[in-house]
Amino acid sequence: MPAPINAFKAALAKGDMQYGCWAGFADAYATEVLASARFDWLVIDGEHAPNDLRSITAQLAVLSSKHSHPVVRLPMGEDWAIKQVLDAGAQTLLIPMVESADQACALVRAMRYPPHGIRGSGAALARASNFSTIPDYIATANAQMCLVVQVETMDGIAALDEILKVEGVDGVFIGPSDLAADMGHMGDSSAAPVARTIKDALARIAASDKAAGILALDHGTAQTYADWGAQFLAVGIDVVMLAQTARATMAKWRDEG
Ligand SMILES: O=C(O)C(=O)C[C@H](O)[C@@H](O)CO
Repeated sequence: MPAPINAFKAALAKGDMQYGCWAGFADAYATEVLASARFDWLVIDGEHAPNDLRSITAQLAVLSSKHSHPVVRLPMGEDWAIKQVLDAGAQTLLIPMVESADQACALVRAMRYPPHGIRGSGAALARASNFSTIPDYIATANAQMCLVVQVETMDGIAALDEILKVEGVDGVFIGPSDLAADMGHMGDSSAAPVARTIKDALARIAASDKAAGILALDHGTAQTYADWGAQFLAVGIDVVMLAQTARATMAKWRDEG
């Protein structure tokens, strides 16, 4: 029996549109609720949400029977952290702040067993192999790994064409907030120079053999990004959704009774 098929990787390769959402509560119960909306992918965010290996593992477990594919975002692309979340069962990683082809190549290798990479061999006790009940896991795991690199600085934009040549990178996600900040427009990813840079980057990614991804919290911006070439589109953040709905509900009762 081989490693589970990575449906998100297959959809990106086919060119299918994939709608996603950020899962930022660091809690399996909340992520299970989010999955009931049938987003195609959910980001289990270890960069800006209080996730640790156990909370990530618990969320991977609840998503294993759901339509929503888990995309684990690590705080940075450390080999040891990659090894841990892959052993926990993640097959798709989103790695922030990638700024060179060399960095992207190192991430590809960190996600693969030798001879194609440096992933340590510990699947015997790992959730990834369903605790050794997937006999062909080690032989087949490499083929199901999906790497999405996040380009979100001007250095990353300058290296984009080289990053797009790296075999084993499946997608490039433009981080609009960090890119805006790096360009001197903190908090305003709609500023004209930032928008121009995003448009150009999405077009270049879409013209390559990689998939283009991005996040937008309002419908108009999300549609614009899709028109510019985004194929995997995060259209919400669960924490923001709860906060907005709660505040609007309270405001309505306070102001209108
Ligand atoms: O730069 C960005 O935009 C991102 O990296 C996505 C954010 O981290 C997202 O979580 C919300 O701000």
